[in-house]
Amino acid sequence: MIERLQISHLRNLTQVNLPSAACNVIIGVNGSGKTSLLEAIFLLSRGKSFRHHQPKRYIQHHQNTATVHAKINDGSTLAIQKQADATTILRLNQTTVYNQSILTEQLPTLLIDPSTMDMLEQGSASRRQLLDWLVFHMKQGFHPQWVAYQRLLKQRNSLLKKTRHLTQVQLAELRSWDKGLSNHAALIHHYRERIFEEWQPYFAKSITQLLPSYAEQLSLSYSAGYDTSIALDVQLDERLEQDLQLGYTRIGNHRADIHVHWRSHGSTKLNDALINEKIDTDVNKALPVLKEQAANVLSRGEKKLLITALRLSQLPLLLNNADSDLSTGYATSQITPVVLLDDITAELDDRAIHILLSTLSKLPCQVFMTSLTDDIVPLVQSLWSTPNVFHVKQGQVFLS
Ligand SMILES: Nc1ncnc2c1ncn2[C@@H]1O[C@H](COP(=O)(O)OP(=O)(O)OP(=O)(O)O)[C@@H](O)[C@H]1O
Repeated sequence: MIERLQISHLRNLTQVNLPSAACNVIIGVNGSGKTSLLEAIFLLSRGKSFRHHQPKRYIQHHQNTATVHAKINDGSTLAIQKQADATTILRLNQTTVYNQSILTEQLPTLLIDPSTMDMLEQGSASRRQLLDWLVFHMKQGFHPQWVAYQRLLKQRNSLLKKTRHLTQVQLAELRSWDKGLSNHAALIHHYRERIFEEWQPYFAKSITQLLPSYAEQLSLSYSAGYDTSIALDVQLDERLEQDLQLGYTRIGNHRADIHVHWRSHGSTKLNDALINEKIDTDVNKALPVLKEQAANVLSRGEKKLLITALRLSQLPLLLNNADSDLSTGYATSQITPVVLLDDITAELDDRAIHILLSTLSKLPCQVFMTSLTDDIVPLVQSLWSTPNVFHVKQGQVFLS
């Protein structure tokens, strides 16, 4: 758990130095710097911002670097410094480290913010990252495989981009990369598939809490990004001509996705056109079975609840993964996940906020949440014993 957080020159946060509790509420008007505070924690954990890829966007104007430093309750310290040219300096316990994943392991962060709320409609990347977040934190072997796969994929794509006709030498090189890709791909898929299986009952439970009327209707599926019954290099070889025309690699783990399906027996929720198109027959019940992507059925508000359920369901799974403490049932690991909730009062209704926060208050995680007003404070105070309430004014943070 973060005990103290120091931020320098990140957007309008010039110098911030604050103590943090299990739950931290950050209140301020538009543009005061609330999201920047969450952005700082995310940056420390992931090495990148969730708002802009280029450091010069979040480094304070007229400054060369932005720095975030956290003291953790086990006595360790984590720090990141970003320079405008994207150079990154990372430190764990005052010692320079060269791999962001070292800090990510120490400080898992889970973000629920307005941009997450479009996850179902966006490309596959954000949904894939959702699964990979879990796999990264639960399977140590995953990250090295993923890094090696990405490196080979980058080489392959830059060759495909460069030419449409390979020389014999280039072809031999490409085939050796494909062999490597294929080996990494099989392991990456194996890790993802296993974690995906473990995740499903947690997702179902979260849906029961947040979207009870859909409890029996929503399910997840995972697609690997390629046909896993055939080695990836064989498939890459078969479709080399197409990849050369496209200039990039069309299949592989980098195309994996998570889908949320809606399925109902005799629901009246859909219009006729939809029913005519998607009707199917369930032989057991002899009732028409309707199937759809959940994104096509749920209302905007319901989609937000679904995404919240997707995210929220990951925490108990992660926390259950290690040896558990008999009194709480959760892992005794020193590492406490940090949940970042940006402007949830604008995204979710009161009932959903109550379920979300009461679930979080029972989990051994740390929460930082932003809000425009202090309306949320009584609820927070009823759920956590000693929450910190901060007010942010023009980049200055005050503890109430
Ligand atoms: N690189 C930068 N340097 C200095 N200030 C910046 C930089 N980028 C953005 N800002 C300013 O930082 C302020 C804080 O923005 P932030 O998004 O954190 O506010 P917020 O309190 O979350 O607002 P909202 O409630 O509207 O989301 C904004 O006023 C913005 O103009």
